[in-house]
Amino acid sequence: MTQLECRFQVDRGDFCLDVELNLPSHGVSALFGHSGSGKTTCLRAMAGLERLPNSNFSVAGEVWQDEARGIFIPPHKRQIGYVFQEASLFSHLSVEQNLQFGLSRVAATSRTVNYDEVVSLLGIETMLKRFPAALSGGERQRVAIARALLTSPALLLMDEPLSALDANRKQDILPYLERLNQQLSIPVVYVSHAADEVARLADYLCILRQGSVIASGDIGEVLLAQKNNDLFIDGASSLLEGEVVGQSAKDGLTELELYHDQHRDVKTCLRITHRPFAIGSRQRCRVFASDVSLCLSKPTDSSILNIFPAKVLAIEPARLSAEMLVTTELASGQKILAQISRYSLNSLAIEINTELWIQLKSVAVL
Ligand SMILES: Nc1ncnc2c1ncn2[C@@H]1O[C@H](COP(=O)(O)OP(=O)(O)OP(=O)(O)O)[C@@H](O)[C@H]1O
Repeated sequence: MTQLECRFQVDRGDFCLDVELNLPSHGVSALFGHSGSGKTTCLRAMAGLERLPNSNFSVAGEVWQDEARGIFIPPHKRQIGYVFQEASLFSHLSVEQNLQFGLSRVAATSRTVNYDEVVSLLGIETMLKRFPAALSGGERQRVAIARALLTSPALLLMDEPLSALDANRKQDILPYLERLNQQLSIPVVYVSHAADEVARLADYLCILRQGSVIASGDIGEVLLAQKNNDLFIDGASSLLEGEVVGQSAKDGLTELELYHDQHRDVKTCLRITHRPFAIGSRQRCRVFASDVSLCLSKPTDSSILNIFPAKVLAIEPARLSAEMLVTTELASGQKILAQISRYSLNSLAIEINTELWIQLKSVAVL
C-alpha cells in the first residue's frame, strides 16, 4: 500500500525540481543521488520546512500539502521525526532529559512508541545520566534518533544521519537502524549518497538526478536496473535475502535459504562464512558482479561453495569497455549479475537464454 504520495516542484533558475513519488507505507525508502540532486529539498518539503509551489504531499491519505486547494500544514503540526546529519541535542540537558523532551511533545494518549522499547532498541540504557558533550558522535546520533522516535511520528525523516561519522562509528550504528526498521512500523525516508548504506538499509530506492527521479522501486530491482549508474562507485551488484536455516561452526559455514518466487517450487541455499546469526533470522547479502563467474558445465572440483544453475536474461556492456554485465536468473527466481570479459562472453558463446552455471566467489553479508 502506498502511504506517502508527493509531487514537489520548484524552479530556482539554476535548479529545477520536479519529483513525483509514491513511497510504501512501511520500511525504509531511500532518496539517493549525487550532491545537489535535490534530496534534502524533498525531505525539507516533506517536513514542511520548505513550502514549494504547485506541490502536494499526503501521508496515509492525510493531506499535508495541496497548493491547488490552499492546504499547507505547518511543520510543528506534522507528525514527523527529523534526524539531521549532526545530532542536534540540547547540550544543557542529560540524555534522559533530551528523551523526555521528545516524549513530552506528544500527549500520553497519542503515544504509539514505548520509551523503554526505544531506549533498548538504540542501546542507550547506560547513557541516560550523561550529557551530550560526554557522548561520541555515534552515541549522540543514537540519542537523536531515539528522541525523534519518542515523538511517535507518523513518518521518520533522516538526512544523511551517518555522514558525519567515521567508517567504524558508522558500522557501529547501522545495526541499530536495522533493528529500528524491523521492530517499529514507522515509515522512514532516508537521504543518502552512500551506496553501501542504501544497499544495507533501504527497502525501496529512489534515485534522483538534477531534480528528477530517474529510477524508483524495490531496492533489488533498482540495483539491477541501474547497474551502470556511477552512484554505485563500489560496482554493479545484486542483493539476495534469505532466512538462516543452518549453522555449522565446525565447518565454518552458515546456510541461508533464499527468499524466492512463491510460484516456483525450487529452493536455493547460499553458504557463507560462519556468522553467529540466529536460526530463522532474516539476512541480506550483496553479491558484486565482479565476484560472479560463469561456466557452461557444472564445475565439480571448484573451491567455490555456491554454484547454481541459471539462465541468461540480459547482456549489456559494463562501464569498462572490455567487460560485460550478464543478468542471470536462478531456477528459484533470484536475479544475479555477473561481470565477465567481452572475450569470455564471446569465447563461451553466451547469449540470452543460454543455460549455464554461476559461481559466487564471494558474498558480502550486509
Ligand atoms: N533554500 C534554497 N534556496 C535556493 N537554492 C537552494 C536552497 N536549498 C538548496 N538549494 C539548491 O538546490 C539544489 C538542491 O539542493 P539539495 O540540498 O536538495 O541537494 P542534495 O541532493 O540534498 O545535496 P547534498 O547531498 O549536497 O545535501 C542545490 O543546487 C542547492 O544549492
